[in-house]
Amino acid sequence: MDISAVNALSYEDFVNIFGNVVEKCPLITAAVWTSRPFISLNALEATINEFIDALPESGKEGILRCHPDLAGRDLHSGTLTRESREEQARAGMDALSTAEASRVARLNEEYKRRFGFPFVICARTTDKTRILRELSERCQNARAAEMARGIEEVKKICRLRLQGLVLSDAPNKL
Ligand SMILES: NC(=O)N[C@H]1NC(=O)NC1=O
Repeated sequence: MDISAVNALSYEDFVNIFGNVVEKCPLITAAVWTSRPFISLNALEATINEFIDALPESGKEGILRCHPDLAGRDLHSGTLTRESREEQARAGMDALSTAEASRVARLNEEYKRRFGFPFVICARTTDKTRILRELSERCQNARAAEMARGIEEVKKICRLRLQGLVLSDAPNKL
């Protein structure tokens, strides 16, 4: 799919295809459709990022709260979104040892208790060892720093999801 095909989409199709580039936040996709035509994939990404940046803190917290825990309840019950399942599997979150799994569960809970939103990291650009280390280190950060960091990770996840949809040659994307 090239950018002119993206620009030609009805809002229904646009939301169907791109609705989960920010996890469980199709409202963002539906909102940025207004800004067509996009001159490039980067322009579409920039528009999404600007929308996120313009949200009040409560909106940014809401985005973070739409993310499932890494190796959490949704992974175990098979209720992750397709994108999230693939990302978590790539980082080895579906194949933790018992000790690793209980460490991640404990740290996820500690993080959420401290900040009121989940630990978010772009799983595709890291690995299990780094996730475990960052989860532990980032629990020590100030809340504002973690809000900002979490949103940066959301944007990285979004970029890779967009690239997967627009740049892949998969035939059933339109
Ligand atoms: N909590 C969290 O980071 N979740 C995720 N990260 C990612 O790359 N995909 C996710 O679902």
